[in-house]
Amino acid sequence: MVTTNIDPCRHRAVLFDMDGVITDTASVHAAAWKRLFDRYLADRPRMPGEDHRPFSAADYTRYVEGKPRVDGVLDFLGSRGIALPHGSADDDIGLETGHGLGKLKDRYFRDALASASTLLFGDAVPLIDSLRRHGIRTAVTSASHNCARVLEQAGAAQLFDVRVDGVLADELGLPGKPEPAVFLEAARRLDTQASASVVVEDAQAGVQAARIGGFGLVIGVARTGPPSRLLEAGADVVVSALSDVSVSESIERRLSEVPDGLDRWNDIVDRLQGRRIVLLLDFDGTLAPIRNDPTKVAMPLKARQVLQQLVRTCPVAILSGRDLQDVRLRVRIDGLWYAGSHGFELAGPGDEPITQEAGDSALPDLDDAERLLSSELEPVPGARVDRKRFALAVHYRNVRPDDVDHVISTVDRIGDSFPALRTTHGRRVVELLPDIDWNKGRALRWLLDRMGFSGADVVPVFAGDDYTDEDALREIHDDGIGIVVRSVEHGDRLTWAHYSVDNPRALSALLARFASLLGTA
Ligand SMILES: O=P(O)(O)OC[C@H]1O[C@H](O[C@H]2O[C@H](CO)[C@@H](O)[C@H](O)[C@H]2O)[C@H](O)[C@@H](O)[C@@H]1O
Repeated sequence: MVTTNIDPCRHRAVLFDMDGVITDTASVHAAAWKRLFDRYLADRPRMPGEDHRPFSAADYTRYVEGKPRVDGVLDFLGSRGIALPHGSADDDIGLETGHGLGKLKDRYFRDALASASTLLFGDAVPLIDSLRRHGIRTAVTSASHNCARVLEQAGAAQLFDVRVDGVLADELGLPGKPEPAVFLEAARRLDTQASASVVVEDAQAGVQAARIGGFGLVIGVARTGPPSRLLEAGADVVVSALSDVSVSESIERRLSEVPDGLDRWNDIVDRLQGRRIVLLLDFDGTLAPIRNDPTKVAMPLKARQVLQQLVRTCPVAILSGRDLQDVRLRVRIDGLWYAGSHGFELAGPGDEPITQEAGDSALPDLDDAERLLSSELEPVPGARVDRKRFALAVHYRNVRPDDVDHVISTVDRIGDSFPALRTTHGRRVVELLPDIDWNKGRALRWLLDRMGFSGADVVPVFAGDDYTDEDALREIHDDGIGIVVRSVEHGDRLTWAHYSVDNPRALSALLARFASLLGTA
C-alpha cells in the first residue's frame, strides 16, 4: 500500500480536484460523455479518415478527464479525425460545435446527477478535518461548471476555504487543465505560493497542470485504475484512497534540498566517529551509469578499484534489482555480500545463496506473467521483458514515447490479474515482484543481522538512485547514513537520503574518501 504525508511545516494549502477525488462523480461524467459520443458517432455519416468506434474508458482518461467541457468535445472528436468548430456559449444544445455538444453532455450529466444518492467519498472529510486542525487551508479546483451544485448536493460546500471552478474560470478567462491557471488562481486566493501548496488530483491533465505550475507536492489518486498513468503524468506519489494521506511533520526532503555529500564530508566523518561502518550499495545508476541496454552495463574501473580497497576494511554489500547471478557477474569482487531481485535473493561472500524464502510462493505467477507479457509486448519495438528469479522487469527506455503508456498499462493489467504479484516503478522500467512485505529496506536489515552487524555501534551507509532504493534509505534513516545519486530523470522528487551526489562518478569519489578514512588508500 502506498501512503504519503502532508507536512504542515512545508505545506500551507491543499488544492483538491473534485470529481473522483472528493465526490464519486467521475463515473457519472464518464457515463454522460459515453452517452454523448456513442450517439453522435452512430448518427454521423461516415467520412474518409474518421473513426466511429464507441467511446472507451481509455478515451475518457486520455481526451476528456479533468478538462473543460468544450476542450473535451473537441479533443476527443479530433482524435477520431472529426474537426468541429469551437462555437460559442449561445449555441443551441446539440449543435455540432464544441459548445453545442458540450451542452448536450451537460444535460446527460445533470439527468444522471439528479438520481445519484451518496456523492461524497467517505475518506474526504477525515482528511480535510485533519488539514484544518493543522492550520492548512483548502481549495476545491475543478473544471466543472457543476462544481457548486455537486458540492451542495454532497453536503460538502462548507469544507473548502476557496472554490475555483469552471464558472469562475470562464469569468476570468482562465484556460483549463493541463494549463496550471486554475490551480495558480486557487493558490493566489489562499494567499500561498504554489511551491508551498499540495495538489490532489485523479486526472492526468490535472497532474500535468500541477507539475507545470510548480506545486510543492502532487498527489495522484487512483481509486480504481493503475497508478502508472498518473506517475507518468508527473505525480510525486499515487495513493488509492485519501485515507492513505496523513498530515504530520515529516522528514522526507526534495532532492534539491539534500546537501551534497562531497561538500559535507566533514559532517559525514563526524557521524562515523567511533562506529563500525557497513557499506550497502545499489548497482545500476549508483555504482554504474545508466545505459540504454541493460546487458551492456559494466562496473566503471574507478568504482571497482575503490570497492576492492573498501572490502579489505569494512563489510560491503551490493543490493540490486538485478538477478543475483547477473549482478555478481558484473561486480566480480571477492568478499562481498549480495541481494538480488530487489532483496528477494541473498548471498554471502561464498558462492552459496542464503536461504530466504519470502518470494518462493510467487514463482508460478511470475512464470505465467512472463509468458503473457512476452507475447503481448513482443510487437512493441524497444520493449524488453527481463526475467529475474524473483522479479519480472519490463524496460521501456527504448520504446517510442507513443507506446510507453501501452507498455505500462499492459504490465499493470497483467500484474493486477495475479494476486501474488505487485507492481513497482523504476527508471524507465516497470516491474512485477512477489506481493509480500519485503523490499530492499527489509533485505538490508536482514543482511545486517546476518552479517553480525546490528548493534548501536554500527552505522549502515546506503547509496542508491531509484524509487526502490528509497525503502533502504528510509530503513536506515534513523541509525545510518543515506546517500542518493541524483539523476535528471527523477527531477526533484522526495527522498529519505541525508546526502546526495551528482552521479555514479561522484559517488566513487565519495567512496574513495571512505576508503581513505578507513586507512586503505
Ligand atoms: O537496483 P538496481 O541495481 O539499481 O537495479 C535496478 C534496475 O536496474 C537495471 O535497469 C536500469 O538500468 C539499465 C541499464 O543502465 C537501464 O537501461 C534501465 O532503464 C534502468 O531501469 C536492470 O536492468 C533492472 O533489472 C533493475 O531492476
